[in-house]
Amino acid sequence: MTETAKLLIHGASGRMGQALLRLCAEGGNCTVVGAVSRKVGQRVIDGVPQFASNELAGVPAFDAAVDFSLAEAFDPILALCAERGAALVSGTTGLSEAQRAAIAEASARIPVLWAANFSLGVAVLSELVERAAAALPGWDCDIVEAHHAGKKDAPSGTALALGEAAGQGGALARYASLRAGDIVGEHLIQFAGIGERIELVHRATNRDIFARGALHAAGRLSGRAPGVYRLRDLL
Ligand SMILES: NC(=O)C1=CN([C@@H]2O[C@H](COP(=O)(O)OP(=O)(O)OC[C@H]3O[C@@H](n4cnc5c(N)ncnc54)[C@H](OP(=O)(O)O)[C@@H]3O)[C@@H](O)[C@H]2O)C=CC1
Ligand SMILES: O=C(O)C1=N[C@H](C(=O)O)C[C@H](O)C1
Repeated sequence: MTETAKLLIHGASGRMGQALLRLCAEGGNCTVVGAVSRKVGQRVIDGVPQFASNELAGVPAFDAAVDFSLAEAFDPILALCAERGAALVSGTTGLSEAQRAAIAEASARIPVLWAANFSLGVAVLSELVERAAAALPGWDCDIVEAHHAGKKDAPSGTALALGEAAGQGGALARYASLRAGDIVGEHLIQFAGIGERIELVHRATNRDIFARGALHAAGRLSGRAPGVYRLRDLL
């Protein structure tokens, strides 16, 4: 039997945390040794030891933390991973410049992967956006994203990453955000010229696509040399 990575789920009571815990419980290639959320409550899956975010010092040994929380919760989990020599896979969006710099600093000691979006579809979309931008100089580039009403940051991390991809192709993207109902996550990139336009769209209908990508990455990142990794390095 192959040994699976020991994971710490950070942001466990949230929408993504619950998807991660359920997929592991359903037989994913992972062992969850702890679930952290701000308050220890009812929503974490049975059988997984729970920890409040002010009890991080007490969590058991782990190979990788999988973090889907909020920007204000990010610094302690990065510090814990650096202290324990564990890998960090994070999908938390809305991080500040200082937090991005802290990731780079920690990567001298631990392997770190941060990605705005863990779905395969968005990875492909990003390449299409860069190619379209390069092929359509002078066209307007607009990114419209829609998410559930509970999402705090705007524009979404994915929209900003797609904007960077457009920038690599020479376009300067503009952004618009919608927050409504229970939309999982939609991104439309429009390139508009004179008399014609192109629209590229990704619609996520289930959070499991992000959770599966993050769990796969955590398994592949555990035990690697320190450094900053990209999703494509681990596919
Ligand atoms: N990269 C990707 O592919 C994806 C990224 N995301 C990102 O993941 C993050 C989480 O999304 P989602 O699950 O919907 O969010 P939720 O609001 O549903 O969950 C947030 C989690 O973080 C915890 N938390 C909040 N504040 C703190 C704090 N100050 N200290 C410690 N823990 C805290 C919450 O605990 P409590 O319940 O106790 O408050 C909860 O467990 C967001 O940044 C989102 O943009 C989401 C989907 C995909
Ligand atoms: O908060 C969400 O839900 C999501 N956040 C990520 C983002 O900000 O891009 C990824 C996905 O769109 C869902």
